[in-house]
Amino acid sequence: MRTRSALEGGVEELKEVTQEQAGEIALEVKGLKKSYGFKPTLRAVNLTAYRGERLALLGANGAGKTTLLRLLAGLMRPGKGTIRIEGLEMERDAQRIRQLIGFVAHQPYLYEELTANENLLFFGQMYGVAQLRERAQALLERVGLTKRIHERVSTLSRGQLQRLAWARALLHEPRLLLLDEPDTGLDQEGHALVEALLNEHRQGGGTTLFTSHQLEYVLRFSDNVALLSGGRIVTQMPTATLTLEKLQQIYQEKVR
Ligand SMILES: Nc1ncnc2c1ncn2[C@@H]1O[C@H](COP(=O)(O)OP(=O)(O)OP(=O)(O)O)[C@@H](O)[C@H]1O
Repeated sequence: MRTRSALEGGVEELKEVTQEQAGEIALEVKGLKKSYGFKPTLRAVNLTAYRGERLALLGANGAGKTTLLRLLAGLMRPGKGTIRIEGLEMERDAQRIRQLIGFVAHQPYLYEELTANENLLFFGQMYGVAQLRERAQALLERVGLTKRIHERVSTLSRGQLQRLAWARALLHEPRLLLLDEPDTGLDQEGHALVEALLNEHRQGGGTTLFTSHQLEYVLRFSDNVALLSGGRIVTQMPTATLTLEKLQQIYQEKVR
């Protein structure tokens, strides 16, 4: 797997991308802007992630991390800028891009009145998943919800909802996983499960972009770290070059 740094206004310039390297780009964001009303949240976000990379997105509360993930998931339209995922442009290919993305967000995006299994069958049909019943069953087992298969979503605990949200996000074998604070709300076993699921996704060549406020978690699970502040990615660096103290220091200097 190849990782690289793209420091903006920092230590290293983003290298010119050659034709050959461009094929490895999973995610490319250029000049992305998003405002809510007159309030600009994202001013000019530039971000690149390579296939197989686990990219952590850090930023203070309200910096715009969730907004960025929602734009990448095609759930909102940007004011300006381009998003390319696996070579497809969001503006032209939103439908196909959605097939490539699995999103685990703060909200589980599940139907409360349907059972866990019915939810997976519903979303699986939308994505055209082959051998859907078997796939849904296997995933529910994988996330530890075998005993809850026929229970309504409204009766599930927060952690169980999150496990089901993972199953929904993985159902169509996405190439890019977008995870909004995947380290919250899970018990020890849930954490181990998420770690295993992330490893499987990565071993299959899948890319992951995740947000977190836990710097130790970021150091453990990412290949690159990007800091969002003032509506821009102010730093992007390889995790291998960081210690906890160094990351804390950079965070305090850059994030405000
Ligand atoms: N639907 C919305 N309407 C208006 N303002 C919004 C909306 N969603 C987000 N915002 C504002 O945009 C800014 C960025 O919010 P966002 O949720 O993207 O931040 P975040 O970095 O994910 O924060 P946190 O770390 O607290 O989860 C905040 O000031 C927020 O109030």
